Amino acid sequence: MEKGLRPFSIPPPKAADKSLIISANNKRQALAAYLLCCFARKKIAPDAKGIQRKTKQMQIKVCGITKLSDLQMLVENKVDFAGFIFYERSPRFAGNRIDARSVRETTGILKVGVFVNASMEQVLTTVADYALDLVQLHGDETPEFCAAVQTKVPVIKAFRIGANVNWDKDVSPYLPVTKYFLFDTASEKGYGGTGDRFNWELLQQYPYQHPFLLSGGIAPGQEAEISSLHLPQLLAVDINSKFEDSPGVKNPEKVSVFVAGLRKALQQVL
Ligand SMILES: O=C(O)c1ccccc1N[C@@H]1O[C@H](COP(=O)(O)O)[C@@H](O)[C@H]1O
Repeated sequence: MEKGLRPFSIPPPKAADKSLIISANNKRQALAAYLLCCFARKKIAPDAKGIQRKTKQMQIKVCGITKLSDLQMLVENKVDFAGFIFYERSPRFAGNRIDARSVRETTGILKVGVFVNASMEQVLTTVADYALDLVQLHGDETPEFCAAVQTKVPVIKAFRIGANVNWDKDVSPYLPVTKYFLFDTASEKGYGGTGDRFNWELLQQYPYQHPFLLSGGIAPGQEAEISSLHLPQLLAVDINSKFEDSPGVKNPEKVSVFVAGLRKALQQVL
């Protein structure tokens, strides 16, 4: 079962909650007390029809990290994933800008290595050096390559989206050989980090249960729009070049305002 996508269930009450239930006068009060405990603990809220729903939990990935202070800032902001680009042609190439040991020793965040048509050896050596938790394959990697990598480390396969998507032909072969998908924008400018946005309407036709990350030119000020997307398989948003002072150098103010703004907006959308 994927993290963040668990079906709704009421957990057994904690000891403190049980005492509340036992002291209630009748069964109806007991049930009300127990549900209140659940709402408080598990962020479950009833909608207008009284149906209980779990608060929408969208995760956040911040990509293009090349500075230890930026990585620490993400941990402080409780960002879920930090992305490091290991593609030498990128202006955000992390390989010669951030010390592997510092990344390895940083905990409290999932570390994602981004590769473009790298060899298996390069991927696996980098995973070991930086203690990466996942790899994001952002080039033209085949399903067979993803399958081989996935035997060692979970794979996020990136797809660069143009005017249309052929889900069955281009995307479905990667279902069994990846943990997540990531949808970015197809651009003449390069494989990724272009700051260009694609037509998110195309995701309304997404036919699978497989969780995905949304990326491609996501910018400050888009928190409300993102929080109101009706895309149940949307696991996380991925922000990158629009949150920088220069390539590979994040603007901490822009990142923290976005993170707080998105979380607040998500709490309002139940
Ligand atoms: O950021 C890069 O330089 C990069 C280079 C090569 C492949 C992927 C890259 N970044 C990824 O691109 C997307 C979108 O970024 P942006 O918001 O458009 O700047 C993001 O997933 C990064 O992981």
